[in-house]
Amino acid sequence: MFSVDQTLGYPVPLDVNNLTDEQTAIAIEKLNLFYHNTQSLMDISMRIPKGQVTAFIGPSGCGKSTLLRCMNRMNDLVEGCRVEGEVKLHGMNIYHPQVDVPTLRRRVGMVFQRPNPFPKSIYENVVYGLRLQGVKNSRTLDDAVEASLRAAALWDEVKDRLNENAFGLSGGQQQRLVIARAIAIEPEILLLDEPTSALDPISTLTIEELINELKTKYTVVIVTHNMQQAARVSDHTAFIHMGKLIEYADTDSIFTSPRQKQTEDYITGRYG
Ligand SMILES: Nc1ncnc2c1ncn2[C@@H]1O[C@H](COP(=O)(O)OP(=O)(O)OP(=O)(O)O)[C@@H](O)[C@H]1O
Repeated sequence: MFSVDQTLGYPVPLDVNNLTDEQTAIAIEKLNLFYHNTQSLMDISMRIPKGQVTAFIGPSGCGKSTLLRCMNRMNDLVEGCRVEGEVKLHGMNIYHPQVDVPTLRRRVGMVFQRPNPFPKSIYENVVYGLRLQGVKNSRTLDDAVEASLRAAALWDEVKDRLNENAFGLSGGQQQRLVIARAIAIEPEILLLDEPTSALDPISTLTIEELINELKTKYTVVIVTHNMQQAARVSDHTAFIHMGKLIEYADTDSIFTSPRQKQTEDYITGRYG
């Protein structure tokens, strides 16, 4: 959350509106997105800081998920979707025609609202991406399973039942399994699209604690409907309204001293 101010010598929040290239995981430049003739994202420019948690908040239908899905080209799957502008991953425009999309999605993993384990064992869910990459060595796979399940805070609960079907897990466990599956292939960035909206409060808390751990290794971007969740888990928050980025700053500033009236109205519950 903090960088050390060289002159003052104590930590200050990173200024997301003035990130250096070194501090940036993803740079979005003049992004416009259309579903057929309807424009859903308007001239969005922002930088996502490396190794931190960034939350997108805003009223239903404002474009949060659409913006998230631009970061690993998930919108390519939507018929009639057209993107203008650039999304750069470490300087490379991911919308360049020569970009290999499966490779991009290995670098930028995604977890969806509803847990979506495959109808396979817990073990096979975690190693799925590694097997696709051709990894065969059983020791390597075993190690990856343990490391990923530990990182997803699930190992202790499932270590004695790795060969059981993933559908036998609770919803919260399934969501952590899906996170383990995503991190097994060591992405640089994890996109979480309302990862707790289908979960009970205890599972939600577990996932929130997990997000806090994940940022020590990954850049995390999370879409959430829940403002308390954004306040709890994120270092930086972007408020989006009707396809526009209205305000983007460190989370404390957004929630305690928003600069824009629209942000203030939203976080104080006056609309949305
Ligand atoms: N596949 C699609 N085809 C056409 N329009 C779409 C599609 N997906 C989203 N939209 C439109 O784009 C706009 C933004 O939707 P998006 O799902 O990104 O919003 P959101 O802020 O994530 O909403 P919510 O919080 O309700 O999930 C909406 O007007 C929506 O109707």
